[in-house]
Amino acid sequence: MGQRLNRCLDVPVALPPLRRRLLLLSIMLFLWLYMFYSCAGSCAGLAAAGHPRRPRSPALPPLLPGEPAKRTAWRSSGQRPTPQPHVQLLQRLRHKRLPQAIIIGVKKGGTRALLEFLRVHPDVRAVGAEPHFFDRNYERGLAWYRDLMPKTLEGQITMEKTPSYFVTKEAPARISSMSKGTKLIVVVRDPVTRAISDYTQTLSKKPDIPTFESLTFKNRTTGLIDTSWSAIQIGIYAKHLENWLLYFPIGQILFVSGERLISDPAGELGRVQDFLGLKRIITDKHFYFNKTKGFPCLKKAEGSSKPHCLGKTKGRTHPDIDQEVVQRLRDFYRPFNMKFYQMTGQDFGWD
Ligand SMILES: Nc1ncnc2c1ncn2[C@@H]1O[C@H](COP(=O)(O)OS(=O)(=O)O)[C@@H](OP(=O)(O)O)[C@H]1O
Repeated sequence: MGQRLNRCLDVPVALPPLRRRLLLLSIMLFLWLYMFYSCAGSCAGLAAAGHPRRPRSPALPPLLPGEPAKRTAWRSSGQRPTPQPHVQLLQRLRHKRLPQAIIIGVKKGGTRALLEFLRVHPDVRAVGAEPHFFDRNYERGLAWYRDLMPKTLEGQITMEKTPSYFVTKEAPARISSMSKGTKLIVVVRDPVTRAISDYTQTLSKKPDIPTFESLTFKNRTTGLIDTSWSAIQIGIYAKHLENWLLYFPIGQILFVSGERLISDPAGELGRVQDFLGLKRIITDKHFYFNKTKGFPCLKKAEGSSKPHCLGKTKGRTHPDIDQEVVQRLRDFYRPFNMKFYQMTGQDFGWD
């Protein structure tokens, strides 16, 4: 081979053997590098087709359909451009899938914040609106539900959030029958503050409703609390959890502290990423505290380079509630909270 190369390349045979070998080695190295670089593009394509690695969305080229600049370009020319082969391959690999993880509650716990923060992760794709499939729309069937989901690549997690699932009697059995392996996340918050937050939301829609204090009691003189009022009912977490534990092991449910989601969003997001088996990509670098909003916000929202805080309906000012009523509610919830701490193995510090 060396002699053939000698002849072919006309290497002066008069050179001393060591220098001749060095010269030959350099030529071979040059040829090898040349071949490597020439085939790099096509070899990469072959590798992707033959040994698909888990594709990450940040690596998705900005040529994907839906990318604004491209859309404008083909609209003005009137012809949709044929996507490049690697884009076509990615399109074929993207499918609508049923969610593997669901934020099931609780209403006013901080569920929107959690979902918005999680969506920053390249391996999480989530439907924005609440599908209410397992409570209000179950008759529409799984195909309807799946169709609401965003397209994902193999390895990406599809998620949704509907906080009312946590208090829906049928939801655990229904989710379990979709998939026993569904991961469940519950964002919990001090039930007293949660009740006031719930009331504040209703008040913003119906300003004529009775006061929080009068709705709290069945009988104010005896101090009997009206547990049939949904604002109170939802906060009896231990009772609702019992229903879920009939269908899911406790290890398949993650309890996120709504309070820590505000005081240390990165810390809570770390736990959630671990639970979902995701690489810890969302860290404290993703958040800043917005003084005007009074809450942590994202430095960059998903698919944008701009800072992003949640909307006006999140982080509302609560009305002042009679402190005696607040105390009475604290006393009411205490035993249920203790039971909940026991069941989850976590002390949320509400007492
Ligand atoms: N980062 C950030 N920004 C704004 N708001 C935040 C944030 N983190 C948690 N929260 C708290 O989320 C509460 C609303 O909870 P949910 O999103 O679960 O509400 S809902 O059930 O979907 O209506 C909302 O309740 P209110 O303060 O009563 O409005 C907030 O306290």
